[in-house]
Formats: sequence, structure tokens, C-alpha cells
Amino acid sequence: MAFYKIAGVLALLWIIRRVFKQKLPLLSPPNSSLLWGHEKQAFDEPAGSFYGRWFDVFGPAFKIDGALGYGEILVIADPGALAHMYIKKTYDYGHSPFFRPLIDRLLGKSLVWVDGAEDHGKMRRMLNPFFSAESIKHYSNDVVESAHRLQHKLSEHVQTHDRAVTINLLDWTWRVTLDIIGRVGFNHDFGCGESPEAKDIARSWKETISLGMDIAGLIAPAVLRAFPFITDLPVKSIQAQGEIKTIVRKLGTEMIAREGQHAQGKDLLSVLIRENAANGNHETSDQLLDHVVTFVMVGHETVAGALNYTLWELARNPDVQDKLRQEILAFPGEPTYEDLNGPALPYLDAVLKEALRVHPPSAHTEKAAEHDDIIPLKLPVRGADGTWIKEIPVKAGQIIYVPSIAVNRLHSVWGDGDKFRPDRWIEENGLPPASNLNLGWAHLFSFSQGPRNCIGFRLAIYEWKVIVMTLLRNFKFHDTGDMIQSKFSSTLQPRVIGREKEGCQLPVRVTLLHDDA
Ligand code: HEM
Repeated sequence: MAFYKIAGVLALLWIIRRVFKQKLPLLSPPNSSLLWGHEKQAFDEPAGSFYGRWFDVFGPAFKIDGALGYGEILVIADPGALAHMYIKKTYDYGHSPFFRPLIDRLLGKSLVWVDGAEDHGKMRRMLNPFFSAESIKHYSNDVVESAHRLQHKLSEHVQTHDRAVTINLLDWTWRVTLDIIGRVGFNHDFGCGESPEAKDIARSWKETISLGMDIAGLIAPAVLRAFPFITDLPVKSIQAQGEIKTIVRKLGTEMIAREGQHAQGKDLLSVLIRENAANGNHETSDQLLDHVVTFVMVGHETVAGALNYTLWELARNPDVQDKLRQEILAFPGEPTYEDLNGPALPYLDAVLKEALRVHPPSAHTEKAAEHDDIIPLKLPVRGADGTWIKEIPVKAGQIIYVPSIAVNRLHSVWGDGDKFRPDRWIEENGLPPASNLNLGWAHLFSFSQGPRNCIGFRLAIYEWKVIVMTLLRNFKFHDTGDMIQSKFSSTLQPRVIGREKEGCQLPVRVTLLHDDA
């Protein structure tokens, strides 16, 4: 009986929403389904491709119908609108109310979760020093050592497989990035992915992302968005997120006990423990553990994702790989932090920017307007009534999708935006005019922009450069010919077309560089 009552209430809400849904003055793609709106079409295509296609048709702002009668969702790529939402009025466009409980379930109530100028600003100021250039220089040896550990492990693997082996990149890159955040952040050794807790984290994460690639990855967010009062769905893809938090919290409790309440170090854990004590907590607070979960997870998974797609693109583009290796081999010794951030290795920098442009790990974000507002557009779009629109009025609660991957590839701005072509970053006039681009790192949206941009971007860039240099000095990566489709499941995730059942993977063949000499 209770089931029928709940179903009745949900059906009523659905009808009310459909009748009274807000009308944004924008154009919308055809073929909205009664059940899925446009969301299944977007979900069925590779990440960002549906949005990119319709940005081509309508310009960088249009609307779609949400699934389950949710109503209209604004989809935005316009640089003026994004500057307004992310830089000028950051805290008026917070995480969507459906997204926040998911962040809590996966990562806890730390910096990714916190909203509001005061609370977010305070937490960010406390954490900022750990992510400064000075701080990264201080722990740069740990990054270099972790990269060498991966190199030795991969070398052994290749040698024991007749010196040429196909690997799933997803099985390798997380080892080094987890090692790095463990060492620099928490004074903890994950043993290059071999420790039991490292294996537990990897297994649970793999399960979470794999579940999010299939239909549950469409249904679960759609139900939670349409009916946010349902906070707990018995859906495997959502329950699995809670498991990661449990695993890392247990590890965090052990790390904190080992470090003691009077930690003096410069590592992130010591900073967090001191802050916890300064707030009058003598016990390990929930928030302290949530910080550990957040930084262990976002601190390694995103960089691993960036490395996966980079090495895959290098395998598919041997000319780019050769050119990059030439630059790397010509560089004497181990580069310092300054070398990696200066003009010494321009092609390495170009490949990084292009990899993060075409395959941003954080490929999609979702915001909600806190108040009624007017969003200005830099590039006017044609409205539903045929007139040109230079601003979009939104009501409080309006959900806004920012598909970062489509923003970074916008064809009207980049021309061949889907193509991986690092040379564009070093050619004269290779880039679009800055006025048509965003204001984040390298004018891209990969690390977001404004006060809530990625706090770890300097560390991420440094790690990526050290690891790519180390690997290209020792290995050659070759294309396997597999066709890949990427989807957004917490972050950008690849699968082989036709072998979807095998889960997330990105295969490349690896040989030892010195065998080629
Ligand atoms: C290539 C690697 C990385 C990429 C592409 C990336 C991307 C991003 C993006 C797009 C956001 C904004 C998300 C949103 O608006 O919803 C973000 C936020 C964040 N990132 Fe990263 N990230 C990377 C690496 C890292 C690393 C290494 C760390 C820490 C060790 C980190 C920690 C965070 C945190 C804590 C936030 C929330 C910041 C705030 O809201 O103030 N990220 N990241």
C-alpha cells in the first residue's frame, strides 16, 4: 500500500512539474522523450558529444528537458556566462541540491562539498598553503621517487612478458598517483599500489565507476534530481560510493593515530590535525576524516585519468610521441620544479594542455542558481522566439549543466576542437583569441575557474610532467586499434566498444625504449 501511495505522490509531482515548468527563452533539441527528456540521448553518446553537437547548432547556450519530468535544464558553454557564474557570483551558483549528498556519500563534507562564501573561504584558506608552489618544491623528491617506482614496476612487467605487452592503463597510473598523495599528503606509503588498503581503494573505485557507465548511471542521478527528498536509493552504483568512504576513513583513523595529536610536519595531514585541535577537537572529528577521504580520492584519481588519456593519445599519435621524447631526452638530468614551469620543455607543456583540453577528467559539472538572476552572454544566441538573446533570466533553483569537455572543444571557437593536436599550443596564431576563451588555467575549463577552481592544480601539473617524462624516457606506447568510448562516471572513463562488459579500460601496447635503440 505504502508503495502505491509513494508512486502516487511521485506521479503527482511529475505532472505538476511538467505543467508548471519554467520556460527558459532558449532553443532546445528535438525528440524530447516523455520519460527521459533529452538526458538519455546525452547519456547514450560519448561524454560531451550530445552537448557539443547542439552547441554547434544553437550557439553556446540552450536548454534540455530533464529526465522524469524534471523540467528545463540550462546548458552553458558561453565564456561570459561562465565568468559570471564561477568568478563574479561564485557562491550564488553552488552545487546542485541533488549533487551535494552524492559528494558527501563519496568524499564526505570537505572542500569539494562545502558551500557558501564564509565556510568555503575559511576551509580554502586553511588548505591553500599546502598546495602552494613553495610547498610542492618541498615535496618534489617524493613525486620523482614515486614516478621511478612505477617505472621499475612497469619495466619488470614488460620484461616478464617477452618485452612487449598490452596493458590496461587504468591498472597502472593510479598506483603512482595514489603513492604520491599518500607520501606528500599523509606520510603514508601505498607501496606503488601493492598495499592491501591501496588494492581495496582501487577495487572499490573500479566497481563504482563501472556501475556508473551503464543505465544505473542515468537512472540514479535522474531520480535523485527529480525527487531530492529521496536521499538513499538502493541502487548499487550509489551504495558502492559509500564503500570507498568507509575504506578510506578507516585508513585515515590509523594514519591520524600514528601521526598523533601534536603533528608538527608540513604535510597535509599535520596541517589538518593542527586545525582540528585548534577548533577544540580532542578526538578525531568526522570532518578531519572527510578531509582525508577527499584528498586521497580527488588527489589521485583525477591525475591518473589525465595520464591515461595522455598516454593513449601518444600511442595513437606516434609522431607526437617521438617529438615529445626527443625534447625530453635532450633535457639533461632531472628537471626541477622551476624547469617544469618555465620555458625549458615547451612541447611537454603543449601536450599537457592539449590532453587536458580534449580529455578533462572532471568532464561535467552541475550547478544550481541560489537566487533569481540574469546570466549575461558574451556570444549572443538565437532565442526560442527567433530574436537574439544577450542574457538569460533564471529563477532560484534553476539547474545548469556545464559540460566542461564540450566547453573545452567548442567547435565555433577551436575549429577542430575534437582533434588532439598539441602543436596548436606552440604555433603562431595556433590558439583562438583569448577573448573567446575562459579565464581558468591555460584558458581552459579543465581545472574550473574562480574561487572554487581546483586547489590541487599545481600539484597535478607537476606530477603529470614528472611521470610523463619518466615513462617516455623508458617506454614506447603503441596503439592497439581498439575503439574507445568515454563516459562521465564520477570522472571521465573509457571503455572498449564491443567489450563494454569487461568494464573501464584503456589498452595500449608497451615496449622498452632501449629495445628499439
Ligand atoms: C589533472 C588533475 C585534476 C583535474 C583535471 C582537476 C579538476 C578539478 C575541477 C574541474 C574542479 C572543480 C569542480 C567543480 O566545480 O565541481 C576541482 C576541484 C577540486 N580539486 Fe581538482 N583536479 C585535479 C587534481 C586535483 C588534485 C591533485 C587535488 C588535490 C590533491 C585536487 C583537489 C581538488 C579539490 C579539493 C577541489 C575542490 C575545490 C573547491 O571547491 O574549493 N584536484 N578539480
